[in-house]
Amino acid sequence: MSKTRVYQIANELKMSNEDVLAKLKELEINAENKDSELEEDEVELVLEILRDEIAATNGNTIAIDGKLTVQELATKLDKSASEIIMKLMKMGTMATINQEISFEIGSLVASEYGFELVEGSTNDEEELEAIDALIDKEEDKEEDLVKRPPVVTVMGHVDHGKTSLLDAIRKTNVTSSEAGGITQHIGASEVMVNGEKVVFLDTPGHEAFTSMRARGAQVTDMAILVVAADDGIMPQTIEAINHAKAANVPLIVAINKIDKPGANQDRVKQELADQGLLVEDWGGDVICVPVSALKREGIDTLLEMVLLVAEMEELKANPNKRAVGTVIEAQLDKGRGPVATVLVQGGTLRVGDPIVAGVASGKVRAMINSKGKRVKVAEPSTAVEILGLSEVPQGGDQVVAVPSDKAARLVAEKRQQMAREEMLKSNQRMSLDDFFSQMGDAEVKELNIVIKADVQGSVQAVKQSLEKLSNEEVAVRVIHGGVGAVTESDIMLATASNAIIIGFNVRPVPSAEVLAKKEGVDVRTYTIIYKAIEDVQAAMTGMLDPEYVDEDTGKAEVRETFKLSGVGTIAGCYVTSGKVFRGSKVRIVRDGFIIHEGQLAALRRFKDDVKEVNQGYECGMSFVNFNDVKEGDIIEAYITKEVERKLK
Ligand SMILES: Nc1nc2c(ncn2[C@@H]2O[C@H](COP(=O)(O)OP(=O)(O)OP(=O)(O)O)[C@@H](O)[C@H]2O)c(=O)[nH]1
Repeated sequence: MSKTRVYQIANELKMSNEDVLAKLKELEINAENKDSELEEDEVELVLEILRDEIAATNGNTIAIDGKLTVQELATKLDKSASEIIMKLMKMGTMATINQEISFEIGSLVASEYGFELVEGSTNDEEELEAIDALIDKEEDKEEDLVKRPPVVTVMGHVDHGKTSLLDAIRKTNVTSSEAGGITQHIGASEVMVNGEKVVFLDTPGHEAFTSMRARGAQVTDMAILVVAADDGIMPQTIEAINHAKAANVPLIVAINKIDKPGANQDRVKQELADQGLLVEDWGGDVICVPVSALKREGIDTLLEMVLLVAEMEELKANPNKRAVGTVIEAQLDKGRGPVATVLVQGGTLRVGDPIVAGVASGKVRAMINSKGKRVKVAEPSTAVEILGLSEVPQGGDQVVAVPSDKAARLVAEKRQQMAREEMLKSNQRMSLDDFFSQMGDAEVKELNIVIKADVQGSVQAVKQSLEKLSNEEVAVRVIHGGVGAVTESDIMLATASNAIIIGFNVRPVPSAEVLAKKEGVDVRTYTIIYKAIEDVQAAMTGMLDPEYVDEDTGKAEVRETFKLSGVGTIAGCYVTSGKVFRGSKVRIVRDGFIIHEGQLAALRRFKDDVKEVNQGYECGMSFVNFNDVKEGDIIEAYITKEVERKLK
C-alpha cells in the first residue's frame, strides 16, 4: 500500500496517519511493505473495518427500533431530509420523505456520515424509556403533595348565560389597579376568591371539554352548569350533565337569570330532580346557587361554593418536579410563531425548560399569564401562554418538561411515530362486533352506550331495555340519551368514553358521520327496538352474527314532487352520491330523522324505467306504500348483503 493511500484513508476517516498505520498493523497489513500492494477492494474492506471501529469507539451508533423512514434517518443524522434523499438518489434509490427504507440502505447512508446503525436499543432508548415512565406514572409521594387551586368549566344550554356568567365572574375580581387594563385572552382566566385562586377555562361549553377528554386529557376539576331560570332544563343541559357524569366531574348548578320576570327556580329544581340531580335544599347533595349574571348577583356565593367543592375534592399536586400539563388552545401567531396556552397540572414550568407538547417540541422562550404579564415560573393550576414550540400543538395535547433539548426532540419524534400508528389503529375502538373479544381481555366489563332517538319515549324505552340486559359479567351503561340526529358532540362523547352509539329512527348528521369514521366510533341505526336489543344481547354473549348488513349504495335529494293518478307521489330527485338501483331498499330521511323505510317502486329517467342512476343525474322515484315524500327529503338507497362472520 502506498503512502498516499494511507494519507487518503487517514483524511477520509479524520484520523492521524500514525493511527491509520497502527490500525493497519493490527490488521496485519504491513503498509510500508511495497510488496504487499493491496487490491482496491481490499482497501475498501480495510476502510470498512476502520469505519466501524471508529463508529464504535466514538459511540457513533444510532439505534433503529423497527421501521425507519427517510425523515427519521435525517433527524437522527441531524441532516436535512432533502440531503438524505439526494444521497439515496446517488445510490440509485428513489424515496420520498415519509417513505420507509430498509435497514441496509439506511446503514449505507449512515456510514457515509461516519455513523453506524444498530437494531435495538441504545442509550437514546433508555433515555426515552425513562422519560416515558416520567410521563406516564407521575406517581407523587403523599408528602410531596400540596393544595392546588381548582380548574372550572362552565357548561349549559345555548343562551342560558355561560359567557355572561364568565364575564361577571371575571369582573367581580378585577382589582382597581387592573381596571381598564388590557386583559389578554389566553383561553383561561384566574380569579381570587377570599384570597384563594380559582382557574376558569374560558371556552364555555361541553364540546371543548369533551373533545379534550376524547384526546385523553382531563383538565377540569368541576363544572358549573348554567340553567336559565326562565327556560329550565333543555337538551344541551342534559347533554352537559351526562358529559360531566361520564367524566366523573362534580357539578355545581347555577340557576341564572333570576332577575327575569318568568324566572321559576322551583321548576328548575324539579327538572333537575328528574335528571337524577337532587339539590341540597330538597334533601339531595347537589349544590345549587341562584344567580343573575346580568345584575351580578349571587356570584360571590357561587365562587364560595366552588372553593367548598375544591376543599372536598382535596385537590393536590406536587410543585417540585418537572412540569406536566395540557394544551388548552394553540395557534400560529404571525409575529410570535406557535403559541400555546398550557394549563400546568403538576410540577413547575420555568422559562428555559425544554418541553414537549403533543408532537411539538421546543424550549419555553417566554410565558405570559392570564393578566397579560410575563412570568418566569408557572406552578400547578396555572394557565400560561408559552412561546418557543417548533409547531402548533392541538388542544388536549399533553405537555411535559423534559431534562434536555435532545430528550424533547426524542419524545416528540416517538410521539409522532405513535400518532401515525394510532391513526392506523383508530378503527380498533369499541364496536359491538368485537365487544365480546375485548371482554375476553378482561379489561372491558362495561358496555357504554349513547342513545339518540326521534322522540323522548323511544330514548327511555331503548335505555331501559338495554340497561336491563346487564348481568354479573357485563354492565350495560347508557351514558347519554337524547332526542335528535347523531351529532359531532355525541361522537366526541363516545370517543371519550369508549362507547358505541345507537340511533333509533335517526341518522348521523354528515359531519358526525365523517367524525365517526375518523375516530372509529361504531354508530348503529335501527328502526325496530328489539333488533337493537337483540344485537347488544348477542354482542354480550359473543354471539353477534351480522349475517346481513346494510350497505349504502347512494344518496339522492328530493328536488320536487308531483302526484300521478294511479301511481301516487313521484319524487323528482338528484343523485348526490353513489348509485341508486331499481328495486333498491330505501330510507327516507327528513331533518336527520328516518321517516320511512321501505322499497323503491319505480326508478325512471325521462319516463323510461332504468336499472340504475348514477351520481350527478336526475331521476324520478316512487315508493312502495309511501306517498308522503317531500321536497328536501334525502333518499338513502341501500342493499342488504350477507357477510361472513369473522373468526376472532
Ligand atoms: N335578564 C338576564 N339576562 C341574562 C342573564 N345572563 C345572561 N343573560 C342574557 O342572555 C343572553 C345569552 O347570554 P350568553 O351569556 O351569551 O349565553 P351563552 O350561554 O354564553 O350563549 P352561547 O354562547 O350562545 O351558548 C344574553 O342576551 C344575555 O344578556 C341574567 O342573569 N339575566
